[in-house]
Amino acid sequence: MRILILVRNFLPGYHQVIKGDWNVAAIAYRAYDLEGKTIGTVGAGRIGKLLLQRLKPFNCNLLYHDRLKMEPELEKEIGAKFEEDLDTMLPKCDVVVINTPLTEKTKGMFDANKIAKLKKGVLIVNNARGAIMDAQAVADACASGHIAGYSGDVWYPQPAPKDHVWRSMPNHAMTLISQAQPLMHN
Ligand SMILES: NC(=O)c1ccc[n+]([C@@H]2O[C@H](COP(=O)([O-])OP(=O)(O)OC[C@H]3O[C@@H](n4cnc5c(N)ncnc54)[C@H](O)[C@@H]3O)[C@@H](O)[C@H]2O)c1
Repeated sequence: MRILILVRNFLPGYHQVIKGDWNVAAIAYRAYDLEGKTIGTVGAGRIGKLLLQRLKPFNCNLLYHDRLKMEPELEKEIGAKFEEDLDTMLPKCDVVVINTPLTEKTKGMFDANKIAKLKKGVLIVNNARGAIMDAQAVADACASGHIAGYSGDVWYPQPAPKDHVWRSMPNHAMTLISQAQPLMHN
């Protein structure tokens, strides 16, 4: 959902509707198809694997970086390519999804140096933990356009203070933590 919201430039279109505007060109120049895009997950455990499985019908190039390579049979079924070196995977990705736990190694992992390795115009989705990112470096990269969109439901700290830099950075689609109920009520 978060990848599609960013890729299709959904929120600016929604905000135009609320404001009574109608400027299709202002939305369309940043709206793309997911098909053919390269999507890399950093971490391919339970959630990373489910993500890759759900992305398969979109005909994307799927990459994953993890400490562990999947069994060849599962890798083939999912249709994702293993990238042993994170810094080699990052410049290839149009979309990067963070699916690692917060550890001493991943805390602040996406700092200005790591972000500089990303493709210009990359979209980032992080539903793992806010502290994996250097919050100011993400905001700076959104402001410069290096990151074209950032979405997630995890912040550091939580609850996010009113002046958290992610609240006001351009091209974000952040929400509060989203907890879904198992079934819809009738
Ligand atoms: N936003 C939410 O409400 C929410 C809900 C569930 C989970 N999460 C977060 O998502 C994370 C992932 O969840 P999961 O169920 O897939 O966990 P998981 O343990 O099944 O998978 C984590 C994967 O990350 C890999 N990994 C760990 N450290 C790494 C590193 N330094 N570099 C590369 N790969 C590394 C592991 O090998 C593993 O495959 C959780 O740790 C949690 O923080 C958030």
